Amino acid sequence: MDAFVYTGIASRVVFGAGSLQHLEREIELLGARRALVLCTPGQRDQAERVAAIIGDRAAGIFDQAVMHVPIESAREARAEAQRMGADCAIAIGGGSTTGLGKAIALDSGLPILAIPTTYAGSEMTPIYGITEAGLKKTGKDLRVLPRTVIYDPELTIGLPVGLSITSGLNAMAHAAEGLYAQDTNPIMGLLAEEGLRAMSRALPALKADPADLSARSDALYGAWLCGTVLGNVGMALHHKLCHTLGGSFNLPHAEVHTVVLPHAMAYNTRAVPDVMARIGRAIGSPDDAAGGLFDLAQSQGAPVALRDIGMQEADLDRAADIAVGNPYWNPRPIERTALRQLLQDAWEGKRPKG
Ligand SMILES: NC(=O)c1ccc[n+]([C@@H]2O[C@H](COP(=O)([O-])OP(=O)(O)OC[C@H]3O[C@@H](n4cnc5c(N)ncnc54)[C@H](O)[C@@H]3O)[C@@H](O)[C@H]2O)c1
Ligand SMILES: O=C(O)CCC(=O)CC(=O)O
Repeated sequence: MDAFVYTGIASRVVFGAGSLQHLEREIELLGARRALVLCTPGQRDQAERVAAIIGDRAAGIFDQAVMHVPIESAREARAEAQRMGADCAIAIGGGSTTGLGKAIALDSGLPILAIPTTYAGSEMTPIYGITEAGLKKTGKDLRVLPRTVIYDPELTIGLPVGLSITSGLNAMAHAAEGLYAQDTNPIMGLLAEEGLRAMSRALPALKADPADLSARSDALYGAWLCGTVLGNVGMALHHKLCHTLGGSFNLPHAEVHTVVLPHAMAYNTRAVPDVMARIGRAIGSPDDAAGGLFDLAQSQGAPVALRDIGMQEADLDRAADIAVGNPYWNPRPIERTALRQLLQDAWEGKRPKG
């Protein structure tokens, strides 16, 4: 075994169907007296349920979380937290709502309790992202890592099937890239493989029956493991491409991960064949991880072409230029011509071969 460094990042996880019932206990354990509840406008009903559970400890609800955390909404939420005398924030929702909580914590140090309702994995990372003047800046700071995470699969039953599948593939991307990260380690390798296994088992099951609690539990468990990998080791070409396409061309986050992932894996296959074999085995496609991920997405009705999620072919050159500028470390060197071809293939929705 190669030498490695492992730093444990601590957060408390309460997992299981119905675990929202433990919310009051968890708030108490945080030592908090007044919690501001965060959500998107569409999840206001879930936020109201949270507020009802904690009763007097609810300082109020801020329901203006939006994707990529515009600085204006972060400022508004911070002011609201201060005005209400909140000493804790509860983020119920997907990565956008958790991201808003992180923006508050970054500024104020307020502890965050996250209740994830998608599979994006943000709740397990010290990574934050804030968008100002059209530019998304990301950074790492342990202050933004949620102190407590409640994973209750019952809260994900209403997540639309399409978003469930793409969000699950967003999670799988964290695990896949974590397996070949420059700073990977055997512990994250175990979590990544198990996360991939759980998610690839869950997605067809929840597509067949979105109310299948066992499938929803598997998916949330997979999301936890994959998110932990994202929070612990560095990401590479795939995440760089997704940030470029999402940030500069405004493509939807989970969908862009879904389309790009098989192509990024194919790009890296020859550089890390053993890792691809591990990914392939975990998803039940032992000889072709890239093709297996493409088939998983396509067979569950997820988009597989950038042209189907809003990308213009005329923008592919600019996307390639942005992605080669200031690249993340990647197991295979980033070559402009090969990357441009990857983007073309992803735009057309070609099935890659690893
Ligand atoms: N910092 C990190 O570590 C990290 C990791 C992953 C993603 N992210 C960020 O998170 C954002 C994307 O998050 P996302 O993909 O979870 O999407 P999201 O949080 O924007 O949610 C998408 C939509 O689904 C709705 N929704 C969520 N859960 C639902 C449920 N159970 N039932 C019904 N509707 C529900 C939301 O209200 C929202 O309208 C991006 O900005 C991305 O950059 C950050
Ligand atoms: O918080 C962010 O916006 C950056 C991390 C992120 O989005 C991870 C991902 O690409 O899924």
